[in-house]
Amino acid sequence: MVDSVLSLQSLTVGFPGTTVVHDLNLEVADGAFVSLLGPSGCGKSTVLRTIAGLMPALGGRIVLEGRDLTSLPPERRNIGIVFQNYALFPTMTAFENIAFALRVAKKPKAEIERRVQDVAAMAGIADQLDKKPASMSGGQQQRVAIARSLVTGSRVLLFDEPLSNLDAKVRASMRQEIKRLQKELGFTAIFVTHDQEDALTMSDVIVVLNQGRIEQIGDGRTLYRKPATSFICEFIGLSNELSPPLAARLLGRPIQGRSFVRHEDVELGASEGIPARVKHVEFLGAYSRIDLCVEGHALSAMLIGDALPEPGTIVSLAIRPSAAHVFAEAVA
Ligand SMILES: Nc1ncnc2c1ncn2[C@@H]1O[C@H](COP(=O)(O)OP(=O)(O)OP(=O)(O)O)[C@@H](O)[C@H]1O
Repeated sequence: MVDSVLSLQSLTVGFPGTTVVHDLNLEVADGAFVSLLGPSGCGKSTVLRTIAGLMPALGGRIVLEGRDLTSLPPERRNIGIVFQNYALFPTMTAFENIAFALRVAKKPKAEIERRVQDVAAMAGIADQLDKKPASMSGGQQQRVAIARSLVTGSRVLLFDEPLSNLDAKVRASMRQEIKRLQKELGFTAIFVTHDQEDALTMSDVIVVLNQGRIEQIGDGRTLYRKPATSFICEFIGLSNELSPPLAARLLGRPIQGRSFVRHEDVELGASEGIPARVKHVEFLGAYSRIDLCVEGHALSAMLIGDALPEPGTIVSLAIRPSAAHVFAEAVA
């Protein structure tokens, strides 16, 4: 790929005697927002820490703008990292936090002043530089952390689950903030998360890892609409797995392998459906979840609006054949 800024080539990461992710190949385009998404323990953070040089690669190469970094120490990679909780020095002001790496590198005072002021202005925190982290909002601390990573000239920033301790509302605004800064400042982002909403809302490309290997690489829509494996289908969004006889009945054709249908694709009140008993209705605000029993099988549907069926009643249930995701995998 011509405009690839970062290239992971057969990268194998882990600990002495333990391979965590094997043979990872990824080309990251300049200015892209790439998320590494996967369940806890799948190796996302280990990949990120290896790219940053905080741990050695077990095999393969990490190439940044054509330069092989694999054996370089972190300070010579020119890659920034934003940690969970931002890891700002609490006793230092925002200015001192941002200036830290430049001071360690013994840059002239005037240059440090200029570079910190420039990056702080770009990140919208020029008026916060005298404050210590404890007296800044979470969003301001996040900007300081990003400014601190960019001030050394890094064009690639790694984010290690920076949103994981936030409540849903703050998390949503921080996502927008990171995305806005990334667009405005033009850096390339590699963002580790186990949260599908983080990945779907921010990423140009999502790399889904599972048990040490890549399940699928694609944009959010592709992963959601065209999941390559049953794992992706179950991991992103809410899906029902259909037993083969029920799948055949609902989809009107014999089904080989595992089949899934998303909750929002289960149609209730269809004119030509099959009867389903309503077991439970859960009002969740924007939508409701309806748990049903159809021919002895449990199935859930998602309904928007207030016209909800009563528990115990029978409704007509149908599924558009094209809405089903079928995988040529042995039924579990
Ligand atoms: N020091 C270690 N020695 C051996 N294995 C380790 C060590 N530290 C972590 N692991 C294992 O490496 C695997 C990957 O851990 P990692 O933190 O990269 O996962 P993750 O996907 O980032 O998970 P989480 O979202 O929970 O942080 C896990 O199975 C973990 O048990």
